Amino acid sequence: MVLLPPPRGFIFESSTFLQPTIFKNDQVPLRKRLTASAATTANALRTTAPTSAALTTSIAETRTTITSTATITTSIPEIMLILVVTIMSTRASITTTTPSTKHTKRLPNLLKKKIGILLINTGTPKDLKYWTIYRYLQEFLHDRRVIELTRFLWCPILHFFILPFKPLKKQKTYGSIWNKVTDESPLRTIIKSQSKLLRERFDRRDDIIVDWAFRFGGPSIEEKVQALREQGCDRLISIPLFPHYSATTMASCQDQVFRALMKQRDQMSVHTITPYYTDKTFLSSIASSIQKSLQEHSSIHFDMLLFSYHGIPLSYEQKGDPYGSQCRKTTELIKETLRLDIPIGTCFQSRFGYSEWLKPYTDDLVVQQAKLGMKNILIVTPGFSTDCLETLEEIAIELKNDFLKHGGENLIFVPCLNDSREGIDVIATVALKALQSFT
Ligand SMILES: C=CC1=C(C)c2cc3[nH]c(cc4nc(cc5[nH]c(cc1n2)c(C)c5CCC(=O)O)C(CCC(=O)O)=C4C)c(C)c3C=C
Ligand SMILES: [Fe+2]
Repeated sequence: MVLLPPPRGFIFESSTFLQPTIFKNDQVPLRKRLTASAATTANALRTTAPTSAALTTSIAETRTTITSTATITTSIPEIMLILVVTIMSTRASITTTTPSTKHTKRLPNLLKKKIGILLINTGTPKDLKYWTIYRYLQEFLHDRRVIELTRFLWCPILHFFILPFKPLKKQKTYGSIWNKVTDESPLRTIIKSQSKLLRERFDRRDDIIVDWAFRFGGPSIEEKVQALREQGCDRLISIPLFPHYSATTMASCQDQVFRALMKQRDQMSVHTITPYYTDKTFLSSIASSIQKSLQEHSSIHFDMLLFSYHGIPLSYEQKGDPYGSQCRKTTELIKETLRLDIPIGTCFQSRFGYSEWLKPYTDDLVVQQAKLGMKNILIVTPGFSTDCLETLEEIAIELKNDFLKHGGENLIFVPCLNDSREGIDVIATVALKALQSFT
């Protein structure tokens, strides 16, 4: 037995609207007969799985009632109007019944009421083919959160001057860090492991499902949100794996989560995280990763500890993106925890294009220090939860080569927290905080 709400067909409301014309001669029987046949239609809709045939018969009855009575009292255009309204209400009723009937199939799952935790990162190409990298970059660089330039200017630049050439360069750089065992980019290998290990932290909670998605390049946020829904999750915790807020990262991921929710009739409740750069677990985990590297390279006397964060265009900060300030604050907080007696600096890497980005630029600063005679630098990237092209290639390979070329001796890179115990501690802390909002 399918219980449907009484149909709110336009015909019933419109009879009031048309009343002054239709009942101008006090034609009460018409109102009565209309109400009676409307009730028949409503009945047909309320009973089990109303068929189109049942509906058509009852609607036809309503229509006949209207026409036969209305011809006496109303003009031809009015009759036409009533007919159109009746047909529209019939269609509306039929279309609304179809998804409801389908929906009942999913009800048993929904009743389990699970919580989905979705780990999200920016994304990475699936393989090293030219067109795969092309499409990945195309999707990335079409996001208005990432590139704010007017489309009129940006699209020709992107399609004529960037996309044809960039994939060739990226084939080489991704190739140099590619995980040959699993044949994938490190970002993909690590997020899979982060997701698995986080699930293990919740091994006593069979109401929690952990999964992961990429903003660009797939698996998409939309498919993963939908999959969680179909597994019975009525609540969603979205965790973009960035300690700091930037519209270019956090908001871009959350936008995509909300786009997925826009397609749900029975929408999941969603918790979106707050930036966790001031969280104690995060700060102490980064601090201990630095201490660990210092111990591993105890034979080196480091002249400087550099905190390098992914950059954003300066204009984004000027328009209100808090990312730069949050990064500078992170350095201060970790500095307080570490209490080292070597100079500590903040800089920004991975700039793209010719506009001004947050300064100082990591590559300029490191080369400048090498030229000034600095020999040993320890470099950490706390804005990245996971090692990727930007850390493994840009810092640990390219920047190191530049430093050595200009007279430096050791540029030691502190790995990201990744799927280490401390890394999962951080993600689990963020997830637990979010879980509290659902209890
Ligand atoms: C062009 C503008 C970009 C802004 C602004 C930006 C901000 C930003 N990005 C990350 C983290 C990552 N970025 C990654 C790749 C990547 N980023 C951009 C561009 C911008 N990012 C591009 C074009 C790419 C593609 C690859 C490349 O050209 O380098 C990645 C994934 C790297 C991988 O291994 O695949 C991450 C992670 C942050 C934190 C950030 C600002 C807060
Ligand atoms: Fe980026």
